Amino acid sequence: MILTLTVGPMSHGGHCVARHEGRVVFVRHAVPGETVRAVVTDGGEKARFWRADTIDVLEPSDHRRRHPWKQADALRAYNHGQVPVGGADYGHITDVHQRRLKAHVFRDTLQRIGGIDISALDLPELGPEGELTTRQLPGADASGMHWRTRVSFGVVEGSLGMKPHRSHDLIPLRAMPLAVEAVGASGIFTWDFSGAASVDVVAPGGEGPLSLIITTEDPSRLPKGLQKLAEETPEVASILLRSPEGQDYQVLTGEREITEELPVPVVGDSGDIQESVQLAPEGFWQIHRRAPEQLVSTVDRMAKLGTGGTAIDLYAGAGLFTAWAAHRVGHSGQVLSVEAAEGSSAAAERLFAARAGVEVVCAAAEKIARRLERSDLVVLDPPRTGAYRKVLEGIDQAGPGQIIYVSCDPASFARDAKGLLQLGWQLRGLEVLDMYPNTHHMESVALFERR
Ligand SMILES: C[S@@+](CC[C@H](N)C(=O)[O-])C[C@H]1O[C@@H](n2cnc3c(N)ncnc32)[C@H](O)[C@@H]1O
Repeated sequence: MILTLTVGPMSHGGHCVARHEGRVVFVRHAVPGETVRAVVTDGGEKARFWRADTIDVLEPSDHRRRHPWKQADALRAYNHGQVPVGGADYGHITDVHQRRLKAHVFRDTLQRIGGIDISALDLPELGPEGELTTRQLPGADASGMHWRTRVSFGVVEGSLGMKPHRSHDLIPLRAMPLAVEAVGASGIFTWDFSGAASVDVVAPGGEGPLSLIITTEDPSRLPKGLQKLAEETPEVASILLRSPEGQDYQVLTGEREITEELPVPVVGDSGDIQESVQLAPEGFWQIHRRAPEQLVSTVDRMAKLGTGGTAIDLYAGAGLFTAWAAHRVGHSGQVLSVEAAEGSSAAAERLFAARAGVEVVCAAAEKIARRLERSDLVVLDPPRTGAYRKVLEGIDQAGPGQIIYVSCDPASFARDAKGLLQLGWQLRGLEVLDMYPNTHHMESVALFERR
């Protein structure tokens, strides 16, 4: 069914809200205020709301532009009888307006879920009229391309592919322009990955050479020439073969680990300096090429942590914020680094082995939250699901002077911010960062202090 709709505001998740005969319709690939023709992709008489995708624009917004990635461009795709791949659902919007919409979505989500009215707060990061803005990362251009250092692909008839939104059907890709240049330059879009279920591509430091993690039920079904091809391709450093359950079969070529630069070096107790961390390519590392340094400098601006101080880094990964905290507290201070994934925690363990004042614990935050010791600062950077009440209560009991909450999801952040306010905290600082250009995603860094 095709509807003609005048769409309202952008909502969290990348769709504009419209109404058809009283029913809410979430419309993708539109810009607020536009009148579009949209195909219903998810509907039904009894459904509370429908989903639709824009196939044609009758009255365009001034903020619409030609999508810079052809295969993700809904208008071009539907015009050719195809569907767009997911992953760049804001690409049809000018970059300045993308950031404006993200600020609106963040503000509205915080109000709706968290009951927090940002404009009523005195936050140093707000504009002159109390408005929230989304900060562009340095080095970004208006096209918003070439920032992803990590990309996951499906495999369709041997080619790398991606799925359309809410679909299981893979579309073979000719390129993935959100990925850093090293991914396209490697030539992997012309490689034969028959026998693989998926391929994860990692470009350490945003430069490469690449690490490929190939997931397969049966390594013997992969093309025989893959190892030779990789060894003859200087842009590819390593290939790791894994089972769908995440077990290693073998390193087909290259090293098992990659190296990522740390924004702040780790100085061991005897003065040795480590400027990078060694981690497994499938372990967590921030996906925007400038994210590590930008997140650390944002946290650094907000925190009051000083020499001899104490800090806790929850959801610590391989130790990005732990390294920063260790630098701030110096050798007379203490930092606790908590991470649930064994591989990432082992990477942090190695990184801080020569720092007696840094303790690395491999545990779920909720399991140890009640046992956290008193500290000056808690940094938490949970996955998209957020931190939940138990962890917030544990942090509260540890009695820090400041909490810095790094989040990639406004909805779970809003829920947790509400929880912290109920525990007696107040929001004292807030930055929204455009860490995922051309997508509806955003990152936020928030500072809480005791009321
Ligand atoms: C968004 S990442 C942040 C990692 C790190 N702060 C960084 O910037 O590199 C979230 C991390 O939380 C870890 N994690 C997920 N659930 C967890 C839990 N319940 N307890 C502790 N860590 C968890 C993940 O393995 C991942 O490393």
